Amino acid sequence: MSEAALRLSGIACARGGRLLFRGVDLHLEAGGSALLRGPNGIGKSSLMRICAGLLREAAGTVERHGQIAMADERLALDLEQPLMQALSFWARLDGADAAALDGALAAMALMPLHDAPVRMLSTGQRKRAALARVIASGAVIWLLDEPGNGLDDASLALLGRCVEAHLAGGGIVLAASHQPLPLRAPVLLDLAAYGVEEAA
Ligand SMILES: Nc1ncnc2c1ncn2[C@@H]1O[C@H](COP(=O)(O)OP(=O)(O)OP(=O)(O)O)[C@@H](O)[C@H]1O
Repeated sequence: MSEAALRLSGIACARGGRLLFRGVDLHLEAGGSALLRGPNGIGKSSLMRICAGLLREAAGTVERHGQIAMADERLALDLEQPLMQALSFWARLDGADAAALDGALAAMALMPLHDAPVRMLSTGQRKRAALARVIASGAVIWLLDEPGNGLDDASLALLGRCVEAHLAGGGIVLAASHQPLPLRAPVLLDLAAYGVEEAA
């Protein structure tokens, strides 16, 4: 994990033919975290997708060293499957073993729900499941888009512990959030400072 890095240089982003922001630089090395802020529509999720390689930057360069896992508003779990089975699908793709999956479920306090069909999970339980998927992946770079949405205080504290352990192990975390997150001394990146047009 020690060589993990995520480096953005001069990133610009366009969506639907409209330039949202430009000139974004962010360098995160092993153990580094950043908190992305800015008003609705400024492009936080879009920047996350650029970091993940799911959206092409309009300008600039993205350097990634290490596997990436992202949790955003898409649950990406089969609603009809029991939670454990749905998460196992991703664990197999990510090359994660059973112990990693068990550890992630325990870390997000999901063990009592491992047989529950995903469609029956509450909003906060679904969010914890999405976070467990990232934790189990073993990826070194975590991209967390609004990870606190729907989480109660206890679950937020669990998230904080997982993030802390990940960073202590040489991981990287980039999070976007409108609410305070339990991140210790993250780099703060306010996209409003890079906006090109007024966000809708
Ligand atoms: N597929 C798309 N095609 C065109 N425009 C899009 C697409 N997806 C998002 N947009 C637009 O890009 C802009 C940025 O969206 P994005 O979701 O990145 O913002 P955000 O900062 O994450 O917002 P929020 O705080 O509401 O989550 C918005 O104006 C949105 O309408």
